[in-house]
Amino acid sequence: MLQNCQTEAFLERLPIYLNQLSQYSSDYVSASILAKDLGLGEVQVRKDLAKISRGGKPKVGYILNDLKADIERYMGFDQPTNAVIIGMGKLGRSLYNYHGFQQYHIEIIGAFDIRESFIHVDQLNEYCQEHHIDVAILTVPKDEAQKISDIIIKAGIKAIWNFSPTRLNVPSDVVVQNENLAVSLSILIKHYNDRRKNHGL
Ligand SMILES: NC(=O)c1ccc[n+]([C@@H]2O[C@H](COP(=O)([O-])OP(=O)(O)OC[C@H]3O[C@@H](n4cnc5c(N)ncnc54)[C@H](O)[C@@H]3O)[C@@H](O)[C@H]2O)c1
Repeated sequence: MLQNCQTEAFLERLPIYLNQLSQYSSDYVSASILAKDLGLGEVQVRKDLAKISRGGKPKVGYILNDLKADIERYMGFDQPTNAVIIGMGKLGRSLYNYHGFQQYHIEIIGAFDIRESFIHVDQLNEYCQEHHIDVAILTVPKDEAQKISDIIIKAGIKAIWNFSPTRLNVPSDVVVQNENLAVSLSILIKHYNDRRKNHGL
């Protein structure tokens, strides 16, 4: 039943709600406050929260900590997620040094590369046997991506956050999220151009 509402847009809003909720110090929060503070439609926020929490009460809203726990449970943030990065170049290092993932209980615990200062990719299998690794973040050059993806899968990892500009060929039990900052920027430009046209600029 909840699977029906798992649209990407809905899933993308939940961490945003969580982030906003963590800024409040009150005991209760209403959907209308959350919507106003995030600049989102109240109906949308109300619908989203009703899908993941039964705690909303007329007039008072949600108990803040319960709502946060409901979102965390729904997204799986109540369990720690261990990740490794493979490809510690410019992008890999930036992600490794970014602490924002911890908010969602995601910890990047291993840094792999072919260069000496990092753990060598040949040791990934052994590393995964010693540590429970859920996710691999792939930031190697395009030509290396499929080969490294095969190594990741052989090591037993079933989720890949792929930044390399290539579609990975993976078995059906492996989930891949392709990330492309240029796509986000191009969407911004589309909105910007639409707004300019609407204002006759
Ligand atoms: N999706 C995005 O928005 C986005 C943004 C920037 C970069 N990228 C992509 O991310 C990747 C990395 O970009 P970058 O700028 O950090 O490049 P980079 O050259 O700085 O880093 C690549 C790293 O991968 C390592 N590497 C190469 N072959 C490897 C292998 N077989 N095993 C392990 N490590 C290996 C290199 O030693 C290097 O440290 C590229 O594919 C790039 O196109 C994507």
